[in-house]
Amino acid sequence: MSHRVLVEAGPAAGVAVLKFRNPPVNALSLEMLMELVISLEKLENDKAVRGIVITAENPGIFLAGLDLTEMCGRNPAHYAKYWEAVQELWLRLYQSSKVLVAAINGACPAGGCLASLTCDYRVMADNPKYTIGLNETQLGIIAPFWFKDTLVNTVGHRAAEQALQLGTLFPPAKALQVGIVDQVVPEEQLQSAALSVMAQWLAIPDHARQLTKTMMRKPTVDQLVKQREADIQSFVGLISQDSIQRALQTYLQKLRQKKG
Ligand SMILES: CCCCCCCCCCCC/C=C/CC(=O)SCCNC(=O)CCNC(=O)[C@H](O)C(C)(C)COP(=O)(O)OP(=O)(O)OC[C@H]1O[C@@H](n2cnc3c(N)ncnc32)[C@H](O)[C@@H]1OP(=O)(O)O
Repeated sequence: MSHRVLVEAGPAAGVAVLKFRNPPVNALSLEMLMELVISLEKLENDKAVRGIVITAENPGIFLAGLDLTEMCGRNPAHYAKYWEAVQELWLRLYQSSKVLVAAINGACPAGGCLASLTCDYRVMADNPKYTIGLNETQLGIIAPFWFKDTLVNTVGHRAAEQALQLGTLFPPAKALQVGIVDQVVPEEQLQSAALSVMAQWLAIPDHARQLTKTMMRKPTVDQLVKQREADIQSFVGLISQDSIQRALQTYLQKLRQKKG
């Protein structure tokens, strides 16, 4: 039984809705990553499900990205286990045979943005408080190559390079302009817009669409698959560095002090 991920039958036949519910900010903790992988595996094996709308249960924060507390003050074995789970979620999402539509109903930084980029289509609520992007450099860390590749595949090399170097978090209109999302709609129309896009995608025969998706994505997937262990070791080495730990601690403190 999953606590942090809710899966519901959608209003349309063949569509499931997967909702993040990991308060306070839907950070991707190790437990949440594992629950997501299990939920996605079940959906992947369910022949009645052809498409999945991915959204947050509570509007405001879609996903706050990776859980910073999993990457601070832990031991190398923990970092390795955590990173393997991050890889596993990306591989499941990016290779899913289902149509994935992200209904972005809140803040969508870093790992949250990455999760939405694995979807086939992104609809974002038109709320100026919501931003999306790979903001890793702002934390003093760098997006791994497969985060970068996922962004490049979506927006092209030049836009990705600029967004990655600056760690830009785009508000909805800018996100649409740069192509990081496909559609921006009034907040109250987000779910219906996501379902309407889903219907268009489901009008295509599954096997033809699935083979095309694999053809487009396999080269990117293969890059990680062939060096998964090396990528884990590289993450563990970098994240364990004192300078990186200090940068992450400072960022976490800034988040905590924001309230005070
Ligand atoms: C020079 C060489 C460098 C080499 C470096 C190599 C490094 C190795 C590679 C590493 C790659 C790692 C990749 C990481 C990708 C990520 O996803 S990192 C996470 C990025 N996420 C963010 O930046 C989001 C941060 N959060 C926010 O901006 C805001 O919290 C919010 C907009 C999501 C929500 O705002 P609000 O509603 O105002 O809530 P807050 O008061 O800010 O937060 C409440 C509570 O939650 C805690 N929190 C927020 N985000 C996270 C998070 N991602 N992880 C863990 N915890 C989080 C926040 O601290 C508050 O906690 P307290 O209640 O104060 O305890």
